[in-house]
Amino acid sequence: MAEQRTPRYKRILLKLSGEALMGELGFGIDPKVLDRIALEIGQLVGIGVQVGIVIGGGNLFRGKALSEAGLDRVTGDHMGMLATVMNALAVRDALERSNITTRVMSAIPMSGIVEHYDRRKAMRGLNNGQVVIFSAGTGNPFFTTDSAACLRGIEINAEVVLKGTNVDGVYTADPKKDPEAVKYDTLTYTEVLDKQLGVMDLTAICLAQDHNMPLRVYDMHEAGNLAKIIMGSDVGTLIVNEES
Ligand SMILES: Nc1ncnc2c1ncn2[C@@H]1O[C@H](COP(=O)(O)OP(=O)(O)O)[C@@H](O)[C@H]1O
Ligand SMILES: O=c1ccn([C@@H]2O[C@H](COP(=O)(O)OP(=O)(O)O)[C@@H](O)[C@H]2O)c(=O)[nH]1
Repeated sequence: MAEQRTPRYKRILLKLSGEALMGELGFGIDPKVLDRIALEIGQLVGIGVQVGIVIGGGNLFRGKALSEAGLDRVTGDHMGMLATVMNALAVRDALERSNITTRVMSAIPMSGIVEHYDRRKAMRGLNNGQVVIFSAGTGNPFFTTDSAACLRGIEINAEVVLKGTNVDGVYTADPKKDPEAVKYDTLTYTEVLDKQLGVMDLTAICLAQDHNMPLRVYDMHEAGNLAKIIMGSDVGTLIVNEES
């Protein structure tokens, strides 16, 4: 089949896991990863795709891990959300160095550092070709940035939520623990929920299912994957409703 020349999507919500930002490092942010992300996002912006981004914080802090280490869970989740703001600033910096106009919004007011989340301003920014980074997750403890990605994706009328992570799709079991695990090309939300497939938290899957938001899980470490998806390749695993 001839390769598609126009982008498959006009507006996407890209979820980047915090862990993926640390690249080869054990903690923090790898500038080489930031530069590659900027390059890949620049390609999308260049062909007219509107890009919203939600960034995780797992390379810095996770509320659950902090609470297991003895901290109060809500305090830990606040630290996790602040971590996503730091990641957002780093990604904005990399995008702006590549001359991509970018704005960062935070679900938690943080005057003087980033602007407060405002859907209408976000929509205007996207329509004007700005990359909009949504930080601080949903602004509430006990949620994850996967849920924030689905929430913001639905709010901005994105056509798909692309989850860039450190595995190349959804498997029958966690591929890092089970070498026999087999990758799915497509799945329904119901299958993910029934089989409790752990690649995305179940709250996020339920939200996407309720609003019929397609999800695609792909390996963000493989250069060019994002552009391939946008141009029509079925990279990773697609999660949709039965009827879709
Ligand atoms: N069924 C599954 N298919 C694919 N990955 C899975 C599955 N169950 C658990 N995982 C794990 O989910 C992780 C990706 O999710 P992500 O949210 O990006 O990271 P984390 O869970 O560390 O925040 C992978 O590292 C993978 O080991
Ligand atoms: O709406 C949200 C989103 C995130 N978090 C906190 O921020 C941390 C980092 O986000 P996440 O674990 O989703 O990052 P990722 O796994 O994508 O790197 C989480 O562990 C939570 O502690 C939260 O409390 N509410």
